[in-house]
Amino acid sequence: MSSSDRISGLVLENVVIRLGGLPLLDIDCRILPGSVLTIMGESGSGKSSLLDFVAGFLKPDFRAEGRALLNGRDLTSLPAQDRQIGLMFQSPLLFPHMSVLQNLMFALPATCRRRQDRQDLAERALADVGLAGFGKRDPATLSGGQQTRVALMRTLLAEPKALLLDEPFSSLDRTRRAEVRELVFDLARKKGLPVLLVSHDEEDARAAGGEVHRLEAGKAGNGLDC
Ligand SMILES: Nc1ncnc2c1ncn2[C@@H]1O[C@H](COP(=O)(O)OP(=O)(O)OP(=O)(O)O)[C@@H](O)[C@H]1O
Repeated sequence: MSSSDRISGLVLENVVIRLGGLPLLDIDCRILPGSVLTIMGESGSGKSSLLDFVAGFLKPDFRAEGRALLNGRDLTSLPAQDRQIGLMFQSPLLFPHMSVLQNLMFALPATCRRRQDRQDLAERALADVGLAGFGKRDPATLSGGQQTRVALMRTLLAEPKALLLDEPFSSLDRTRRAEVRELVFDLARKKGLPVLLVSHDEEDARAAGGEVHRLEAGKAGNGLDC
């Protein structure tokens, strides 16, 4: 057992990702519960690949060494569905054939069985992000910011132990972006979730308040150490 096996939060331990045999990036860092590490870098520098590695989706052309540990648990040997990671992407990706409420109820753990309990939890989640009464709506009738808030609550209702965010605010205008961003970081802090954020936006990084690391496109061994 190494010291990483006893650490709370998300630890990336001596992670090296290679593409076609060449090093794409390396990183060694710890994200404390409730704090954010922002990954920035040019297009193609490997930001999404790093999230894929942590989430368990790394594509076959890539090879990775090192470990990702979440609250001391080695994720690297676990299938994606057992990693307890919450993901948010550039697009909210709500199911278009379900109502807003059904989208939220779908995310709840199977251990929450009673329909009324599921509905209550989903309605409370909507109210928490200022969308009480929106449950019956079709997701397509919501604004971009409203959809992103629903996507956030859908992610959180699944009770993840860490959040991976890949440009989740980039479809929003400046004002909405600031509002939704504050909401995401605030809830992550309250729930004590470590957050790995990929962004091109310096204001996102400032608002996140944590460390920032920059990857360079096409550079072997980016040498991040945080
Ligand atoms: N399925 C794949 N097979 C082979 N190479 C890939 C694959 N997906 C991505 N790549 C390459 O891997 C490198 C890293 O891609 P990645 O998507 O991680 O970069 P990124 O920093 O997230 O880029 P962007 O900011 O444009 O989203 C790029 O050179 C890309 O062309």
